[in-house]
Amino acid sequence: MVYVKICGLSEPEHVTTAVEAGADAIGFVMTRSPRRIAPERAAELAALVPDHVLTVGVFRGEDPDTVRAAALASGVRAIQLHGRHPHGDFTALKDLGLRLIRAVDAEADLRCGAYDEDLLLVDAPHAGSGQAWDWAAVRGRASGQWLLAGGLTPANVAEAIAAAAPWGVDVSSGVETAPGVKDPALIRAFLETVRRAG
Ligand SMILES: O=C(O)c1ccccc1N[C@@H]1O[C@H](COP(=O)(O)O)[C@@H](O)[C@H]1O
Repeated sequence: MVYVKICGLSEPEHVTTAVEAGADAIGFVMTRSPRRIAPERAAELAALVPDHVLTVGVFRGEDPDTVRAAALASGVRAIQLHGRHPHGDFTALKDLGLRLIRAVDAEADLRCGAYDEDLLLVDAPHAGSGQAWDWAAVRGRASGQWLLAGGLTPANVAEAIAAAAPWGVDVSSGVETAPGVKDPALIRAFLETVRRAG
């Protein structure tokens, strides 16, 4: 079954919708973005999430100490690092015992685990922009437990899965009506489509 992460949640209703619709992971953006929430807000939302669903803190370009402080304050169980972080940044966060997600574009090293991460996320060049890209270009190049992201929607996610054959998928803009405004119907539609496709 294709693993599904729903990202950029900021309202309890949307967290509950994603959990009830069968999401495997839920992301809270704690970096510059229209979806940014404070670690304290992420902690309130994470408390609504059952143990079988992974809570993920999303960061871009912050140094490991800043990421560490926000991750600990929010209580998330995984850290997603965007930007060209050196291997040492992942090593520096290992002792937290949280799952590490390396988020890259298609030009990076696409072997999951190459930087000691637990999951690899292959995204568009501008993460969180909602822009689709040539998903088929990474078919067979990305390896291990890797998520496809970038411009996915309920309408195109089946095509994207067929094109790239990912281990999982990740969506933010595609389940929104405006940047940062999630739509419960779109969250449900995305999950139903992935479950049918995979
Ligand atoms: O969602 C954001 O605003 C964001 C900001 C900074 C880094 C990552 C961000 N989101 C990640 O982008 C992809 C989904 O993008 P899309 O909107 O569905 O095209 C996903 O990995 C989010 O975690």
